[in-house]
Amino acid sequence: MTRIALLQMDLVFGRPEDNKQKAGKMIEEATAQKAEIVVLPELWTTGYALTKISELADPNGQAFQAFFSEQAKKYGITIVGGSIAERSTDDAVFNTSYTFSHTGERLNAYRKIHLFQLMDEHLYLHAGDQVTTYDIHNVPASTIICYDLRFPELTRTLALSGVQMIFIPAEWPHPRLQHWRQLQIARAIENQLFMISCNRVGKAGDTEFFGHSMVVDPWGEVLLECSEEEGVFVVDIDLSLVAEVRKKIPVFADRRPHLYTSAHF
Ligand SMILES: O=C(O)CCC(=O)C(=O)O
Repeated sequence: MTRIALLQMDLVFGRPEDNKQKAGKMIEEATAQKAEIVVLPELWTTGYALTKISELADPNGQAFQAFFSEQAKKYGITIVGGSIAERSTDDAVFNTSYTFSHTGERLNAYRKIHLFQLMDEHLYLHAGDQVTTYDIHNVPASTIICYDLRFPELTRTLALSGVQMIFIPAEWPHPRLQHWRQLQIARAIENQLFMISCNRVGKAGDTEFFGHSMVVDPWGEVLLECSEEEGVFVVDIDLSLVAEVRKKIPVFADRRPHLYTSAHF
């Protein structure tokens, strides 16, 4: 069994230091509950403070990578660090997710590839152009961010590369709770892997974030669905279920990819 903790935070808008202090306390709480992997929400250091995101963004993600590394090493845990605003050397701002191993080494850096126009991301942020995978204790994993969940091609590509856990930091608001739930369950069933999400709670202006962070297993069972409250939520997952489900219903062996092309119409 692997114990996962979802740090379902409320955020202080545009205040990275305040949010960092809170995240530190929540990581400590997750560790006290013997979590091995902790997951944070999307843009948890700033929230969607897009009009001042350039000045708030972390230059090369350095300060927050140092924080993740130090916390991961201190507690001997893997940190899927949600995402932060990262300012690159040529002043482009990306929505970037870092993962650090229990020894404090960086395992992954992923820049959100699909920008969400409904929340003006495309006006302030740059899209990443690389899909990434990494191993957590020899288990292949990947991270996608929020709106990326709406693109089944992406999760399928990750599953075909062997990924068994997909982490989804998010700031997914009302009124799209059913989209959030159903998409994760469908992606888990069709790809026969674990979908592990962490959404924020609280309000930013008129936008209300509902939490409901989830862990869905490869059979589509919802192992954990959080409330709409802030908190540290813990669940154990059995990774051997991936092979078990794939043996029972061998969808990957049964695929007919040569037929899945528009050339046939
Ligand atoms: O797709 C959605 O409904 C929400 C996406 C979103 O809020 C985001 O990508 O930040």
